[in-house]
Amino acid sequence: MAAQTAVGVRDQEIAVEQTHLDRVYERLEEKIHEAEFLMDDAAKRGQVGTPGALAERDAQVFRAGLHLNRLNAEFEDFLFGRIDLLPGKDGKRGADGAYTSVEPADDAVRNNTASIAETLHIGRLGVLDADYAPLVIDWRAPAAAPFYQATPVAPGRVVRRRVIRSKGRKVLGVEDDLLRPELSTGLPVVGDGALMAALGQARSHTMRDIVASIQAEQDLVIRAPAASVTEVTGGPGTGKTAVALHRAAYLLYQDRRRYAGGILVVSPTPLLVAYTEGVLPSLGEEGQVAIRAVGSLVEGAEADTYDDPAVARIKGSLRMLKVLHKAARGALECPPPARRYGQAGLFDDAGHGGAQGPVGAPARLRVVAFGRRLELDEEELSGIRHAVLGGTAPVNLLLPRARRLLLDALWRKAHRRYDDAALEAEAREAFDEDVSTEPEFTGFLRAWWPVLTPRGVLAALADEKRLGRWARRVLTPPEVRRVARSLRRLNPVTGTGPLSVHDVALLDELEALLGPPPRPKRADADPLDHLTGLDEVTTFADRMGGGRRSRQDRLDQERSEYAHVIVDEAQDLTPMQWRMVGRRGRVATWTIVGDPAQSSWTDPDEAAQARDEALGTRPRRRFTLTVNYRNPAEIADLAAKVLALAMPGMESPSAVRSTGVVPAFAVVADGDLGAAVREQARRLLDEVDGTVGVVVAMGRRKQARDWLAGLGDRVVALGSLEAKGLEYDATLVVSPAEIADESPAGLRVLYVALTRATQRLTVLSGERDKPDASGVPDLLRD
Ligand SMILES: Nc1ncnc2c1ncn2[C@@H]1O[C@H](COP(=O)(O)OP(=O)(O)OP(=O)(O)O)[C@@H](O)[C@H]1O
Repeated sequence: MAAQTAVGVRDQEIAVEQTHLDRVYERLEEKIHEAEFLMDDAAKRGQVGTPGALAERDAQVFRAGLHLNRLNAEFEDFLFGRIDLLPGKDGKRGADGAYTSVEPADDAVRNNTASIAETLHIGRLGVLDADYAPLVIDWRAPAAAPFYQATPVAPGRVVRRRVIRSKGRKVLGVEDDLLRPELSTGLPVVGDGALMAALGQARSHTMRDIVASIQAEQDLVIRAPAASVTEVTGGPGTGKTAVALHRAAYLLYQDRRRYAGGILVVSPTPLLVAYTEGVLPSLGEEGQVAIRAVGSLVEGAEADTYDDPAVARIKGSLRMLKVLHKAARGALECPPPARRYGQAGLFDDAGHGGAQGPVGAPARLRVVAFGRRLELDEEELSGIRHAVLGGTAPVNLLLPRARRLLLDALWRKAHRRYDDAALEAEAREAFDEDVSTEPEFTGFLRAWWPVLTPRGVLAALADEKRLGRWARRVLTPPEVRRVARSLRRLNPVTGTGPLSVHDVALLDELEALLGPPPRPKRADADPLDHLTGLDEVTTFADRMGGGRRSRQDRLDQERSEYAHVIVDEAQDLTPMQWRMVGRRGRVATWTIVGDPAQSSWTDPDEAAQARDEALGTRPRRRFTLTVNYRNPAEIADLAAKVLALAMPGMESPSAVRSTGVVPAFAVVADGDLGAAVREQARRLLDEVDGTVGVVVAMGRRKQARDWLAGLGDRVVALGSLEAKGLEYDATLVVSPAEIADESPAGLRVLYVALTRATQRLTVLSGERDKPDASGVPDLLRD
């Protein structure tokens, strides 16, 4: 009987919300028609072909199109929340008609009885009815804040918080939290709360937004003022990534003009980029936000290979700064074959014309001027090179200085004496003009001071002897050997080839040390750009023509600096990577989220120093997230054992739920690891509806993919470093000992692996794990 009543109430409440959603859709349709009309009208005006009319048309199309685009994009799951509120303390209402006070009026509650003064619906975008009354409030608006911030301990004006689930135009369900259960208000309450409902859902290969169930401590971070640096720490599963992405959407809502400068989200891996990429579009934001893997921050570089930990450690360290500084200068003197001028690679002749130049570093310069042969020998040239390279200016930008000092030296050799200064100046001018246009001189200069490219110089480090010279007293000989070997993947002449994630920060540093190559003249510029001066409008036209991607591509290409930089998994950035990211946010505000306990970097002090340099003296606000929303308590407890070994004394976040299912342990029978992995993965696939992640040591990635072949796309194989930030319904962790032994930070990497599952975890031990009779490996025993 009671159950029937509950179902009856649920249906009735669903019907109430359906009525509201129907009104919202009617209004949305009106708005879409309005936007379409505007687009149509603007297109007609465009038939008048003057530049002024074009600019006017584009501006209109832009505004209407933006509107239409967003409305269409937001049509799914548009409305998701509702709060029922007591009247506000001072009775004041804001522009949207909602009470502004967080606190209830003094007389709102009498004898534990209160009446609801206001009901607000919350959605992905704000919608006003024809009388400008809010039908839906944008989740980022101040009036929506109580939806997220109210808790049973501090409910403010909120009596009931409701999360509405809908598909298309149909309301499917509601979940309520009663925040003032002591009050009798007559409000019906349905379900066990939205958070638990959301956490129990099966996971797919893409992250969902959490807009309907953001928790109070998370909301504080999302809405924190953007001034300076916001630092967020929290253990696995506390919502750091989710919060960072919602914060990007919030900042854009708060100050769109300011963040038109772009928001950069730096993510540790391409896998995490792919996993999180859908969240911002689902929140109605995408154009201004670029999510990039740390190995793809440099244009043209798409690194997803990893150096072995010993090499990564060297390449990530600030010691590389000195080495690269020397390399950027020393590369000018590289012997053949690398120095074949005129080929892309170490040298680039962009902007200089002439496909073929001399081969090798010319040892002398000979020119004829004023009827005399003038010559500079190797020693003189070396002195000049030294003088040019004296400061810290980028090498490619020193070319004019090199030209000038060469001419000075030749002029001195010409031994012309003039009593009259004006005459001398005139003669010198004629001399410079003569010499610097002589083919011998221009050809020499191209070969002697070629334009260097970052890739070319990086490839030059693959020569062990040369690197040894550039790294003298900075790297040990074994370190030199390791780094040189790791770079043999690159073509020694062109520098092309696969880059490791850590190579990319070196490339970026080299780009700064070398400076930009001279720009080729733009032949393809659209003259209309200059006529209208409306960059954003043209961009919109591009997007309409080329689909969504082209807007994003342009944004990526053009931006090397951003208005806000968000760093996810910040604990993993190496010092060299901090420098690279820092260059992209020199005038930015920052949000940095991370967890030291999950760091795979071995020298946190050096990384902290580089991070402080990137952030400068900007003031910082710190937040800590304390609740683990991903792992059930049973899994979190097991992971805590590894945390105690990896970082004694560090606290784990408390798990918000428990499933009663303890982690399973298995051992490899008959020494056939592949068969065991396959069997355990299959078992997990039967046990959960969603995804299964199989985490292996980095060295076993390829093998693991082969073992899992044919099991379908719900299961994926991951190297331990690739598991960062991701989550699965079930996880199989293969040989904890192997993962832990792979690098000096291996225990923390294992901690990451053990905290990926939302429902089930199986640990498979090999011999090296020394499992006990129940299969529990050495590392995970009490
Ligand atoms: N308020 C919330 N409502 C619903 N789900 C939430 C909430 N907060 C976090 N989650 C979910 O918890 C999981 C973990 O979130 P997220 O990946 O952002 O955590 P994290 O702190 O970045 O974890 P890690 O450090 O392990 O990478 C995700 O599935 C996320 O959707």
